[in-house]
Amino acid sequence: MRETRLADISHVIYRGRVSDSTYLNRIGTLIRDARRHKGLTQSELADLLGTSQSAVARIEQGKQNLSLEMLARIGESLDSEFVSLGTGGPQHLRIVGGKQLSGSIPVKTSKNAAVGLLCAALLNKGRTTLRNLARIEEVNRIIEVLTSVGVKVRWLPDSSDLEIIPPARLELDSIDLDAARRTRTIIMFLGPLLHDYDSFQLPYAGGCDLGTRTVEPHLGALRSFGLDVQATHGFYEAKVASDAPDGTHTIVLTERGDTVTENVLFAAARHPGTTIIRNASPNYMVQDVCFFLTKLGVIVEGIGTTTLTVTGVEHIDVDVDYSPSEDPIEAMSLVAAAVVTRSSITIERAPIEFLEIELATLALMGLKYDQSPEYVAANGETRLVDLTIHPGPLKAPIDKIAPMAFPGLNIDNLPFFALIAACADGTTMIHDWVYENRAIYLTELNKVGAQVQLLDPHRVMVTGPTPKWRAAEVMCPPALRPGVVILLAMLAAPGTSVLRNVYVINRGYEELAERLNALGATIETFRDI
Ligand SMILES: CC(=O)N[C@H]1[C@@H](OP(=O)(O)OP(=O)(O)OC[C@H]2O[C@@H](n3ccc(=O)[nH]c3=O)[C@H](O)[C@@H]2O)O[C@H](CO)[C@@H](O)[C@@H]1O
Ligand SMILES: C=C(OP(=O)(O)O)C(=O)O
Repeated sequence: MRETRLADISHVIYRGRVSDSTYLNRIGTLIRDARRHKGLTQSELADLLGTSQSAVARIEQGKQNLSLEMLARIGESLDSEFVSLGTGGPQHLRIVGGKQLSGSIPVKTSKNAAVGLLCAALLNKGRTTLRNLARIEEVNRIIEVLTSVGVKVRWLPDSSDLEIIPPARLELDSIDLDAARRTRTIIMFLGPLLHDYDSFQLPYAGGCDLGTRTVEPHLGALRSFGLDVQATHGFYEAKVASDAPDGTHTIVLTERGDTVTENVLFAAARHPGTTIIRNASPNYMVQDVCFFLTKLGVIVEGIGTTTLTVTGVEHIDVDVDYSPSEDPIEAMSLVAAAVVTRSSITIERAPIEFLEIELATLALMGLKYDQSPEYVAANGETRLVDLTIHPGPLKAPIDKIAPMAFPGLNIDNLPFFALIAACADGTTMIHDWVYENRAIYLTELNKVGAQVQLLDPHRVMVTGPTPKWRAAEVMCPPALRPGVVILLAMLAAPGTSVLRNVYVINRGYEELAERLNALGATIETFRDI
């Protein structure tokens, strides 16, 4: 396998798209980094290769022509995949850590609202414009899916505003299966589609590898709108009978899930009569979806509570603009960035109502921060503040850190608490009762010097403060938040770290490396040559 990849490189080199010296420099830098991560001196590598230290030095400086055979031997000696594939391959980050950050950074709008709103736009036959949408891979995948079924989607010039115009009928047979399978969002097509199609097929939901994530609450709740779904051979086969009662009917959700609440909202939005949703999630993305539905003319009462009363509109055909609110999880990520790098930074546009419990918990741990007066997000509803984080000693919390449905500590923020716990004096138990896998990935922090002990698949014990963050080369865990946590720890580790295959981070964060660099970090993006 490695030899094939090496052959690919030489092919690229001799095609001459980039000068030979540029490639030699880039290969040299990769070899140098891989050697250092393996803890070898130039002389030690030279011994393994049967060459001289000065030859290794020339290779690393890009001054030595390399035969394929030599490249293969270097790859084997360093046990590294550093030379592989072409420019379309996975993206990696090289981080020169150990630097303090400073300055201000505005929080972007949320991934989770974006995906809900993209699905909600399917309810509207008119033009939906989503303002200032997060330009992230998750959004790109949904755009690919929407485009493949005939929806006109375009970014308005020089903006992050997305225009969406559905066709009279979706071409569901042409759906981009690859894009659809890379997200879980596809499950939220069920609610909008059941209004216009008697039967349809959607591929199974994918997304981050967090262990089994049930779709049963979605299927159970949508059954009362006449939707019957059989899961066969990688597809949900949906059939819609018009046996949902008109007038007022009540749906009790078995789980207070975010996307299940949105799916039921989509089903209720065009259902004649009134639907009462009990045990609804009042979380941030659900609120954004509710505000948007209101703009479509749907009446939604109880926004921000666990009982939503929805009066549907059978045909929706309006031109509508909506601006989703800022991402509380990104705000929390930036708090963790400040803590781990012992920096003072200002996080602008933090949606405070979705961070209050996190901040109260951090205050108990000794975190010092200032908060500006509140102001209102572009959606006209969500309360924002600017938060300035101050460096200082932290102590482990007395009680374990565990998530709850909103208004509890957000489950997606749990990994950031693990990182912060690694900076605090004492031991902290982090209990992720929700996901089967995510806590396990937190043990990857040990590769950069943390002391994280896995007690069982749901619980880790973190002992801090971490004596010394260490630079390392790490494969990004296949889950968004644990991936970001490793990146942030690498910012604290003096020396050069490499985080490989960061698609999952790009799934949820827009230009994170560039934006951290604007605060003084040194993160370089690269792909395999
Ligand atoms: C696009 C989007 O909005 N994604 C969010 C949404 O995903 P989403 O709504 O898809 O979350 P899931 O339905 O996968 O729920 C997460 C897990 O929590 C369990 N569960 C959930 C609610 C509950 O009351 N009891 C319970 O046990 C589920 O069985 C599942 O194992 O919510 C998750 C949990 O907040 C977040 O991590 C995701 O970022
Ligand atoms: C788990 C997450 O999201 P998703 O539902 O998109 O997988 C997350 O945002 O951390």
